[in-house]
Amino acid sequence: MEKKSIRDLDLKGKKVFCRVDFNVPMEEGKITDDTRIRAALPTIQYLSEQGAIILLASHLGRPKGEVKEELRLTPVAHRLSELIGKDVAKADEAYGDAVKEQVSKLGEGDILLLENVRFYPGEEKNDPELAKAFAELADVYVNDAFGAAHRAHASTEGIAKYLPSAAGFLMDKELSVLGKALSNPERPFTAIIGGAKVKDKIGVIDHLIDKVDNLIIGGGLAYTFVKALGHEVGKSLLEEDKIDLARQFMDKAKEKGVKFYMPQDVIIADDFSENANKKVVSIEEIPADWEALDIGPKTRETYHKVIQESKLVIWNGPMGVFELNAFAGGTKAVAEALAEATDTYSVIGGGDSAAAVEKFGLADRMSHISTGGGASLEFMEGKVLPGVAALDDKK
Ligand SMILES: Nc1ncnc2c1ncn2[C@@H]1O[C@H](COP(=O)(O)OP(=O)(O)OP(=O)(O)O)[C@@H](O)[C@H]1O
Ligand SMILES: O=C(O)[C@H](O)COP(=O)(O)O
Repeated sequence: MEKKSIRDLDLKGKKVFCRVDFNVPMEEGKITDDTRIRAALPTIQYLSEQGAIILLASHLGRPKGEVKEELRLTPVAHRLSELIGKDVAKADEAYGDAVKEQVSKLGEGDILLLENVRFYPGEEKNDPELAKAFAELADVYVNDAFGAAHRAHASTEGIAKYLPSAAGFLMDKELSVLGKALSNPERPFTAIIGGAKVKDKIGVIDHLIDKVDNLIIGGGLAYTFVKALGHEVGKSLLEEDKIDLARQFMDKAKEKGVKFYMPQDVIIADDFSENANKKVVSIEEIPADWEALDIGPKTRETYHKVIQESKLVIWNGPMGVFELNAFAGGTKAVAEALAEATDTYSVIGGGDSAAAVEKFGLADRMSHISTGGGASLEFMEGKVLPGVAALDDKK
């Protein structure tokens, strides 16, 4: 069911509690990537233009229900103010009388950033009392925090029970891009699944195998598939208890007529380090005391070709240990293939793949980079996102 959008709301003079995902990476009090703040700007700008009184709420990090000075949202308020070109007031709490007092002084179009909602134990417990306390601050609830939509927390789910609610523009865009890809994909449709563990990707592989034309496997999880084919993997990542499942996925792909691609050659190393000795070998030849840390040149070529021939590609998870330059080549090759494939709609499923694309300076060559890591993964698994389900339906 389609959800109400902020366009469906009368916002003039209304106090809007707008949940955003400002969970940005920080080092020593400095924001190192403001993508998520930029991504929320269209909603905040619209609310402001419509004459709403804007209360922004977000989590930052995992303070586990306690005040952690280094996780206050003050640097985020400063950055937002620079980006939006107007003052952004900051509250030291996220609800209560002092906040109400601050809110009462705001005019139409003004913005107040509330304190980190995870400073309160009730947030992650989805405590109805906390949800009510948030709701008391406002007339309307807008959720633009796609990145946190897989969490049923007081500010992402609970509050929607007490206020009229709608999705913000970022939420809408994420849901429509990912939703269209899964329900009505342009073909050939290719999924590229990498990352560390099969365990984390079972749901997404299982769900996508029913929908795609090509399934490409890479990253640490590929070696459980290599083992399932009967080859030795040396010291590469291996989940013994998932070998059968890997075999079942390969069988299912065959039954469904899905073309299944896995590494043919790999880069192996004698140590998990930048300066390790490296070799390119075929997957039948991984020695006992070496580990495979990236896909090899032949594999890159094959993946490049499949990407070029696809109309839609969804990518989640790196092809190798991209944090080390020595093993970033496979992930970079996939990112470059997507950048070159101008007729291909490329969807990057957040998290590490988004970080990799950013690192290679190719972010603006992708069609859509999701702001959600866990959220986009759960969406691609076909799961209901509680932060979305809680919003009012479009009539
Ligand atoms: N061959 C490999 N051996 C060991 N580690 C690997 C290998 N390939 C990739 N990795 C590691 O996998 C990690 C990323 O996988 P992970 O499953 O945590 O994230 P992800 O797939 O991007 O998911 P999310 O989107 O939730 O961040 C990276 O840190 C990368 O170094
Ligand atoms: O960074 C994310 O993926 C979201 O902000 C959710 O954060 P969480 O995993 O701490 O709930």
